[in-house]
Amino acid sequence: MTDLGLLGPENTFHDLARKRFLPHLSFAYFQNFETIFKALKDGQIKQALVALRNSHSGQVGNNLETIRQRGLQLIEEFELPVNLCLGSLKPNTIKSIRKVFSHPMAIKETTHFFSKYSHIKFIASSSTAGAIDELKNSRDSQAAVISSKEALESKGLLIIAEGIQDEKHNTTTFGLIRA
Ligand SMILES: O=C(O)C(=O)C[C@]1(C(=O)O)C=C[C@@H](O)C=C1
Repeated sequence: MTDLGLLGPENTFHDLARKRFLPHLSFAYFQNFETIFKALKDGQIKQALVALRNSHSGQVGNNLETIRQRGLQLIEEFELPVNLCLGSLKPNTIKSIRKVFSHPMAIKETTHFFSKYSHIKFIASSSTAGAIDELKNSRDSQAAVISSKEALESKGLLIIAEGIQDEKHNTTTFGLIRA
């Protein structure tokens, strides 16, 4: 049985937390929190790593509530610095960007940064790293993603801006849970 389930693909912030705090565990990526909770219930994974709260934007979805309601055990918590970057496939500046793909929490964590750029439209993605695949599929040269520097670099994107989170010391707390 796989040790750990977490939100993928590679280089989501869940994955960066896994690499930093739980590098010894075997793991499987999932597309959303609901499929992670289901895999835990069905015994496909021994444990799961799920985001609980962000220092700037508060609770992540209903994860804390789901853990409580389903009687899951919260074994340990890990706090990860979340440094958000803006990247695109083609050369762009913040002013030439028309559309931004990212996870809703990352969009929330950069609200103030983008408040000066009211022309930008936001599209919710399954994760910050998954947003890169959505950007590629869109073939939109004036679109960008909010993602980790690791994800942008590994997928060969151009970095437009770094550290765009509203709170300088932005952190997300992840919970290690078990059924
Ligand atoms: O999209 C990701 O990379 C995630 O790991 C998800 C997530 C979240 O669930 O809040 C994790 C940390 C960041 O604060 C933004 C998004």
